[in-house]
Amino acid sequence: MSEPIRVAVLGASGRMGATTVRAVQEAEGVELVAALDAGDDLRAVTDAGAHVAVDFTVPSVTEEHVHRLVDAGVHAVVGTTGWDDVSLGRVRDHLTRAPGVGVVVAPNFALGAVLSMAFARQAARWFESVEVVELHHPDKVDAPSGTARHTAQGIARARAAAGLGPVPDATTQSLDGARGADVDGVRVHAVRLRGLVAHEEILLGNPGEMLTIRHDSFDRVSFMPGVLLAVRRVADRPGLTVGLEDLLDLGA
Ligand SMILES: NC(=O)c1ccc[n+]([C@@H]2O[C@H](COP(=O)([O-])OP(=O)(O)OC[C@H]3O[C@@H](n4cnc5c(N)ncnc54)[C@H](O)[C@@H]3O)[C@@H](O)[C@H]2O)c1
Ligand SMILES: O=C(O)C1=N[C@H](C(=O)O)CCC1
Repeated sequence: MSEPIRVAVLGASGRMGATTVRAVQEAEGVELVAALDAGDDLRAVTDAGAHVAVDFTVPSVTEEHVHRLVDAGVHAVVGTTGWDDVSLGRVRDHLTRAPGVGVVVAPNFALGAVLSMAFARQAARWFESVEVVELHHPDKVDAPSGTARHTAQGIARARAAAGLGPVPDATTQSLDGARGADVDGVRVHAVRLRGLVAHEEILLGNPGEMLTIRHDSFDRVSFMPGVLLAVRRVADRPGLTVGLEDLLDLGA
């Protein structure tokens, strides 16, 4: 039998980090060797001999964590949001100087959410209108959600590839923000409501019809199969992988 994958969790006291610690402790073929939170020295990851570090921290520190892990030859699985093309580009570039090291950055590890995004990309070229609504717990620090950004970017790519123009919209806002944020030409709306965990609706409209694609994470355990999949596969994927689509054979 092969040795278990040695896993460190960063942000281990947080909502996602604590759920990940439990999932790793309960899963086969993986072993929790370090659990760090704010104020802990990242060197504990290498001291513990971790092969993979999972980062569920905050947008302001996650990129620095990834660069330090890459320097140490530790694979990274990152769920923390706040990434953009520039920060992802820096990691991609860094990885060219660290052959064999893999980094997976995924805005959403829930299998249903990843499928929703794939379905939205598939549907996008057939609809004139599209908008994204993300709904989360009110303790979330960022908006729009990383998932909503990723969803909108995928839809925008699919629309452009199909030669679709801008979505129809004759509205002039009388109050800033009334029409949500513009992500590559796709409107994204953020709801924050006590009682929610993580939810998303993609609304696609044509004359006389609407298609709604909706995903609900009612519990953070929903993210764990995806996190464990990435932990098990990251070492076989040197370089940067963005999103879980490739790991589920869903295409970008
Ligand atoms: N990819 C996904 O599937 C997914 C799912 C849920 C949440 N998220 C994202 O994960 C992140 C964390 O979400 P959360 O709800 O667990 O937040 P949280 O606030 O509950 O947890 C964040 C934790 O990070 C810790 N932290 C802060 N700075 C740190 C540092 N320098 N080193 C180590 N730990 C540090 C905090 O003390 C806290 O315990 C957010 O960006 C969120 O959007 C992603
Ligand atoms: O609870 C959060 O915070 C979540 N963040 C991710 C995002 O911003 O997309 C994933 C869903 C939960």
